[in-house]
Amino acid sequence: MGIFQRFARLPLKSTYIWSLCPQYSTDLTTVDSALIVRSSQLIQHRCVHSRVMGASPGNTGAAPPRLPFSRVTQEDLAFFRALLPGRTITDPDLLKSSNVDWLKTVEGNSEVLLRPKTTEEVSQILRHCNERNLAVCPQGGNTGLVGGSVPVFDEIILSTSLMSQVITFDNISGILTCQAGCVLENLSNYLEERGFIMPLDLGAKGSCHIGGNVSTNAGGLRLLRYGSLRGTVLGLEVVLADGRILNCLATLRKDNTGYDLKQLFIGSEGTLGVITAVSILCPHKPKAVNVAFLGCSSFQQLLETFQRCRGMLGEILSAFEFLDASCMSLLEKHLKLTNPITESPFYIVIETAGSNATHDEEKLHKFLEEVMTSSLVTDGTVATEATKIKALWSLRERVTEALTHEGYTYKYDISLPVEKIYDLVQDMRGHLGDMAKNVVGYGHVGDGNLHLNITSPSKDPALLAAIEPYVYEWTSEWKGSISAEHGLGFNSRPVRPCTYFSPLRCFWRGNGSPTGFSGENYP
Ligand SMILES: O=C(O)CC[C@@H](O)C(=O)O
Ligand SMILES: [Zn+2]
Repeated sequence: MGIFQRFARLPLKSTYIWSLCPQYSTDLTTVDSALIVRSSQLIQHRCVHSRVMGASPGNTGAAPPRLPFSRVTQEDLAFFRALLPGRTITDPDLLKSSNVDWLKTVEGNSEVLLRPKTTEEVSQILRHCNERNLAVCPQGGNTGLVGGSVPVFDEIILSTSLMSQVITFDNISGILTCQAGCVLENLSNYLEERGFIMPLDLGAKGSCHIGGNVSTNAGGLRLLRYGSLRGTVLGLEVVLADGRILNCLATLRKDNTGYDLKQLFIGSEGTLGVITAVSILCPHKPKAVNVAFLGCSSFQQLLETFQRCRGMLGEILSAFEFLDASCMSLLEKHLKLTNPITESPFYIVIETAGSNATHDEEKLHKFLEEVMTSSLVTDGTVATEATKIKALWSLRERVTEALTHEGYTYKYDISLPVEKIYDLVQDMRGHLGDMAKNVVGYGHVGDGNLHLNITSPSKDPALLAAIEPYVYEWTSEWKGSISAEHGLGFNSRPVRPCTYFSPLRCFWRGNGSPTGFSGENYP
């Protein structure tokens, strides 16, 4: 209630943002119109700038004008230098990597990179930028795949890279509170030493920041088991665009004292504020982990295997992922990875995580026996030892990397009813014919999340015109989502979600976790 009253006193200033993003406006105003407020710089970056960049558009090509923000002056720089001595970067060489996204498909022209260490510093930066009408681009590990993590024009980059402290960890409740710039893998290592794990894991773990993960509501490889960040994140600290600090850093499993404000910031991609700290519920480290890598001759058989797997492995199932034969060829060709089983049209990675090795292995072997004897699975291998587990996982985790060697990749992160996910890949292949070099499918079967990737030797407007809006219409017809876990960035620029989906669904696109346990950088 107190927090809500504070919001209610904020002046409403939604201005031009909402004319470009009417669907968000509608949603938010029904929640609390005052909350829309002066997050303008941030909101603008995400909803407008990242959709209209002129510098180097990703999937698309249009170049709308820069909006009327101020330019950074010597006085601004003096202010930043006094606040962040040695952490106000203006050297163009040092700025280069922060201006370009991981895929190297979009590039901004920021001339200032700020590296705060504390929430108070973030607050002072945003207060100053708000007063001076300077645009800001919050940035985590810059590993996002939708072109949302880098500036579009000359926005100031606010990096969370020096906000990397663990604040507290309670080894009874398993609740971790840390700064937003903690690298996911560092948190995992920290927790593993204490007998816990992070509830999320993704290929970019070595670089992505937890603040970016939360702000994009990243999904990843463990969602099937622990649910989405909407369930595991217990509290957030956020700095609003005018510099005010919103402390919702609760560490409670249960709290029904009113609206769950932190949910507004999970998945809102930096548009409403900069996440500066996160409290997250962490599961115990499983005592026994097994990974099975299996081959299937059809997607139908893969789905049948999934059903049997859920039924037979039950509570120990922690991941069910897939890749198709084209992905495997790219892994072999570009990364020199070896397929450990006989060639198949589809491959599955199944992970079990439990507390009793004998029990888990017995269950897994019964399941494997069943799917092999019923010919659902044609071949397979199982790993229980850490290095072999890692090797099997890299066949799934490194597909994105393998694709980067193919030229330009058009990426689509689609949620669909699970039985439809591979139909889209096949239909797209038929639709594009020879136009594309590769049309590949992989992803999170357990979450109904397909990563459809289409490559061509270089950027190809004719190919793009054949892919879009076909892919969106196809997805819409099956009531899917065009951003399952990666968020919306510059590469999804021409898509107005409200055209394809109801505004409400679009805004609240994640779901709470049914288990109570529940994507990177600031896109
Ligand atoms: O590159 C992609 O399209 C997907 C990346 C990531 O979400 C994954 O699941 O591997
Ligand atoms: Zn994914």
